[in-house]
Amino acid sequence: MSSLAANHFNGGCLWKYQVSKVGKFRIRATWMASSSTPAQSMEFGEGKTNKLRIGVLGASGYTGSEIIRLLRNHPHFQITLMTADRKAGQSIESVFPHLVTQDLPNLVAVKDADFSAVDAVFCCLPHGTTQEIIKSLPTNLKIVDLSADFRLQDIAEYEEWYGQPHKATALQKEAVYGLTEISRKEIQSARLVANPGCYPTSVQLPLIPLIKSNLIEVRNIIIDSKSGVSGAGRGAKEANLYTEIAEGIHSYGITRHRHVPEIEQGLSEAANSKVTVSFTPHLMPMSRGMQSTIYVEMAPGVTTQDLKDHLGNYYEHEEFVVLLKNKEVPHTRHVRGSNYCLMNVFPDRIPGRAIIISVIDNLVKGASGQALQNLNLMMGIPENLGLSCLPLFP
Ligand SMILES: NC(=O)C1=CN([C@@H]2O[C@H](COP(=O)(O)OP(=O)(O)OC[C@H]3O[C@@H](n4cnc5c(N)ncnc54)[C@H](OP(=O)(O)O)[C@@H]3O)[C@@H](O)[C@H]2O)C=CC1
Ligand SMILES: CC(=O)N[C@@H](CCC(=O)OP(=O)(O)O)C(=O)O
Repeated sequence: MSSLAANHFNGGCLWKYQVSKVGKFRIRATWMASSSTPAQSMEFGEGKTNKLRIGVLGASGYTGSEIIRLLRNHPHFQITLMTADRKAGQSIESVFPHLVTQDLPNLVAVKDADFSAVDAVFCCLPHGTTQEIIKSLPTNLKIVDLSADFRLQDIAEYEEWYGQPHKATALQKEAVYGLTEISRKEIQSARLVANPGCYPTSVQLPLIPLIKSNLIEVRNIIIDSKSGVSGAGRGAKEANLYTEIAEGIHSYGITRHRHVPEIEQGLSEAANSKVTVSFTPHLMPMSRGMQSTIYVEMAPGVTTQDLKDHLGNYYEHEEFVVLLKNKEVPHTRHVRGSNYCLMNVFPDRIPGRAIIISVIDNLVKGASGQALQNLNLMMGIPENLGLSCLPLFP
C-alpha cells in the first residue's frame, strides 16, 4: 500500500487530499484543512458556487455532452457556460433530452459568451474552427482542447494533413500533448492541453512503453482500428446514415487518415527516431467504442511474456489503464461509458511477432474522460475525480 498527498484551494479553503492505493485500486480521502487567502481562492474561481467554473465550448456535440455527464459527479467543478453554433439559444434538454434533470445554463454562441465567469474550458469544437476561437480566449483560462488543432508540433505537417495553414502558431508551441499516463508531469503545469485523438490514444498507450524500452522493433508496425459511429460527431452526414452503416463495416482513410501523423509523432518521440506505421481505421455498426489490433515485431530474444510483464509493470499503479490477465480478450463492451483502456498481448503464429489488442470508449478515454483527467491534473486535484464510474454492461 502506498499513498500520496496533494493540496488545493477551493472557495477560500485549503483542501488536503490523501490518495491511498491498495494494489490496483485507489481509495481517496479528503478533508478541509484551513482557510486560504483570497488571492489563492481566486485560482479556483469566486462567486456563489465556490467551485471551479467550467465552460464547455461545443456543448451540443457528442464530446460536449459526455463532459456534462461526467461533471455531474465532480465535487469541485460546475458548468457555468455552454456554447453551440446552430443550436445557440436552445436549452440543453431540447438538444439532449437525457440531460433534462440537470440544472444547466442555456447554449449561447461563442461570440456572445461571457468568459469572465469561467476559470477553465473544455473546447469540444471541430478542428480548424478551434484555433481561432482559442486564440481569442482570455489568457488566464486553463484550456483542454479536444480537437486536433494543437496536437501536431510541426505546423507544416498540420497543413499537409489538415489541408489548411495553422492560424495560431504561438499557441501551438505552448500546447502540451495530453496523453495522460505518458505525459503527466508536463500536463500538470500546462495552461493549454491538446487532448489526443481517439485512435492515437488506443494505439499509443500500449506501444509507447514497449518502444521506450526497446522491446519491439519500430518497423513493420501494422495497426487495424475500429470505431463506433459517434467518433464522427453528431453533425448529419450522408455516410453516417443508419442505412449506410448498419449490418456492414468499411475501412476509410487508408494510408491517409489524419491520425497517422499524430500516432507517428508520439511513437517517434518514444523511439528517438522516425517511426512510420501502417494504419487503417474502420467504421463499425455500433454507437460507441473502439478497438485497435496492433501487429508488431519483437526485438531479438524478446517474448510476448516480456511484453506483457513490461506493460503490466508500467501500468500497475494506473487506475484507467489495465493489462488483462492470461488470455483474456479485450472487448469494447467492457469499457462502454467508462474511462478505461483495457489491453492484452498475444503471440502471433509468425515467430517473433506479437498481437496487441486495446479497447477504449472513443467518447470517454478517447475524448472527454481523458480531457477531464487532464484538467484535474492541471488543477492539482486527484486525477480520477468524476471519472471512477464502472462501464455499462451489457
Ligand atoms: N467524437 C469523438 O469520438 C471524438 C471527437 N474528438 C474531437 O472533439 C471535437 C468535438 O467532437 P464531437 O463532439 O464529436 O463533435 P460534434 O459534431 O458532435 O459537436 C461539435 C460541436 O461544435 C459546435 N460547432 C460546430 N461548428 C462550430 C463553429 N463554427 N463555431 C462554434 N461552434 C461550432 C457544434 O454546435 P451545433 O451543435 O450547434 O452545430 C457542436 O456543439 C472535434 O474536434 C472532434 O474531432 C476527439 C476525440 C473523439
Ligand atoms: C469514426 C470517425 O469518423 N472518427 C473520426 C475520429 C474521431 C477523433 O478522435 O478524431 P479527432 O479528435 O482527431 O477529430 C475520424 O476518423 O475522423
